Amino acid sequence: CEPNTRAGRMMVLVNPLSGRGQAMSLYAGPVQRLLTDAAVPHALIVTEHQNHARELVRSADLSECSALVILSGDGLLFEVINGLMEREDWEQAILTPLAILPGGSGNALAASVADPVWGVELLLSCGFLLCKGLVRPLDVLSLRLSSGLRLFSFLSIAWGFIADVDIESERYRYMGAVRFVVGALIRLASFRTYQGRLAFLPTPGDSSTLSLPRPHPEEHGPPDDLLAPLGEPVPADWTVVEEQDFVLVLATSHSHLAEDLVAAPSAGPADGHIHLLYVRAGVSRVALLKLFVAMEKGTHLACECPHLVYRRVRALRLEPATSPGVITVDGEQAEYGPLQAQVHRGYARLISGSSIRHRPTWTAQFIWV
Ligand SMILES: Nc1ncnc2c1ncn2[C@@H]1O[C@H](COP(=O)(O)OP(=O)(O)OP(=O)(O)O)[C@@H](O)[C@H]1O
Repeated sequence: CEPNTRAGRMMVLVNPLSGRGQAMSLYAGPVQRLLTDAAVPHALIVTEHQNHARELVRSADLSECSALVILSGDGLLFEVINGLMEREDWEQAILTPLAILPGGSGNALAASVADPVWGVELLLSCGFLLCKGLVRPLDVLSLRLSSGLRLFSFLSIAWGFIADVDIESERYRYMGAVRFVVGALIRLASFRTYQGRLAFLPTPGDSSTLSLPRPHPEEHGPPDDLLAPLGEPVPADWTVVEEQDFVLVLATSHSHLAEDLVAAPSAGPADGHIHLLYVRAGVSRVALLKLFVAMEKGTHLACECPHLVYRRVRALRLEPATSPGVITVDGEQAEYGPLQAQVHRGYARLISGSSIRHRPTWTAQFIWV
């Protein structure tokens, strides 16, 4: 961790519709008080529509911006990162310190950064970390879709059960975080499997770096040197998963999937791993339910469920055969079809504490600050 030495004001982006629609009151209450008390200069921007933040960040003057702060769910940060990568000066822009203040219903990154607190304490904890201003690297995944589109993700790729629950539970948004529980129970009632192919490059897998042609000079972002083009076979040292029937596939860069769901307990923000979990077809409803209950404490990997597989990987390819279907990237619905991804270690910057895991509660941090 290093102190944030960038001059200027923070740009605080608030999605007024995130979560249960309470983000503006969170800003006007605890967030503004905290930033004022800590004498942190900032400018407030309220997003007006989808992709507003992305467009704004794409063209903003970042020379006077000390950090981009997202008061929303994870989806707005996904937009901001992609907006930064769309700029002509993307190599510099992606180094702008980013920060999250939880305002959504899932808040995966905030919970990963400030675990083990939740709710208002999570917001305050993230607020204190923001005021303290220590910057650390953040892994970014580069994603290639079959349409040729390239995306950047900081959080997760999901297909199957988890992606369906995430999107189907949108209609219960007024319930807050409970929407995921309701969505999961409804999806369990109409339990199904998903066909497709999955392959990955296990960690460590340095030997597989390909000598691919350099990316097109106009393409933004680091070269994906671990990925063969979609449509060609994966490199020889990749693992091709034998099964082609799944209940879920989840690739995550962080420990938490939501405030109370710890999918990859050992994950760190710049550990250079994609934490890949998949559940093979054949798992019973009860066993799946038990896994999710265990995930509340992050103990699901110790359940010895024979259908659950966990691997640390550096790259993966997913080719869904079941159609139609849902794939989410950072909790947002993405184009459905084959995709592949590789991790770029520490490619972005995140304002967070010095020790990500087992942080003291915000009151203890207050004394510490
Ligand atoms: N004013 C707005 N009106 C409509 N959509 C918006 C607005 N501002 C942002 N968005 C879009 O809302 C989407 C969801 O944002 P985000 O994930 O940050 O919140 P959330 O969905 O409430 O969080 P969670 O997934 O945790 O519930 C993003 O795609 C973003 O582009």
